[in-house]
Amino acid sequence: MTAALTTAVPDLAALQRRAAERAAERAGGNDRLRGHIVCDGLVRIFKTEGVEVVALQGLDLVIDRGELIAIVGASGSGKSTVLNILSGLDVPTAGIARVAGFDLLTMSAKQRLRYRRSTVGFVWQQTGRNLLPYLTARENVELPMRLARRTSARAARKRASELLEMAGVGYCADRRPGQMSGGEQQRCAVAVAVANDPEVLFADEPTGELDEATAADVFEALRAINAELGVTVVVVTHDHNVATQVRRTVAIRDGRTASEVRRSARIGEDGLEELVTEEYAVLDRAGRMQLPAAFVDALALRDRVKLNLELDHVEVRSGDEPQREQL
Ligand SMILES: Nc1ncnc2c1ncn2[C@@H]1O[C@H](COP(=O)(O)OP(=O)(O)OP(=O)(O)O)[C@@H](O)[C@H]1O
Repeated sequence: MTAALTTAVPDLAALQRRAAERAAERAGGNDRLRGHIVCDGLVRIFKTEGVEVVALQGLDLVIDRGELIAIVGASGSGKSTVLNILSGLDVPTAGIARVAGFDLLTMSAKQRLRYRRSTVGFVWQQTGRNLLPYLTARENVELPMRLARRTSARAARKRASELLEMAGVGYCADRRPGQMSGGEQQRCAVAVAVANDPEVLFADEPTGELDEATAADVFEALRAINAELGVTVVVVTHDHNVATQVRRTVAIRDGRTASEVRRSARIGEDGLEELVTEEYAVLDRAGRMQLPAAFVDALALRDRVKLNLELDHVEVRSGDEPQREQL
């Protein structure tokens, strides 16, 4: 009897598997969660001295393999929190966070280390954090390969030269960081970050300390690396201008995905290729979306709004409009 009862109780792994299946069902099936990077209903609550700060309140994000995407948001919107979670530095409070098949909520310390060493690469805002000052650009790119001991010294040297060329700074191979401009250092940092062939490259404000023209060069390097190596690239920044540098920009507001800007090329009436930029609000699986702050302000919307379903769109009106006369 006791034995029968014991076997009837599912073990922890089975419970976790079931919870994940249920979460996938709720999220609209496994298909929706098939991206290379998936955040679904991601929550991160910080507790300090009895005060709770909800940094992420149900963030949804799906990024396909090989995409180059920017995540933008004002200070305090939750960008660093997302990046810390995705890069394996921090663990979310609830929800789903998966990168390249790794479940960032449940992975062991050993898996976390492996994930950080071999699956992801980083470019930080501070150039000093990316490069060692006493090594040349080529030696900086060779170093991670030598530490990983997966390639011969000769192969590492060859790959370092190729990656620097790809990032547009082949001419800096024999220079130390002090002999390069800020933009050149960041392009070199991109080459260092992909030295060990990671699946995903995270860049935290990589152009934060650069002027616009130099920042464009760094994005050029990120695009080249993305196209040549097929690595998924996620850039996190407060600068909305990056929308012109990438195909997809996701905006975060108050710890949630608020809107998305997509750029695509089409042939215009004059027969020339033109870039089209379209902005979308993000609708979560419960049907929630955020109205852009500018729209809310323009119509002084607050507390409640009236929704009308039209043939091909939904109308949103102020809920404070004078009541129509009752018939
Ligand atoms: N370790 C922490 N303890 C307590 N609160 C935190 C912690 N880290 C972040 N927060 C809070 O969570 C919210 C989101 O912070 P986060 O750093 O992710 O925003 P951000 O968009 O990266 O801002 P910034 O661009 O200024 O770095 C903020 O209200 C912040 O104060």
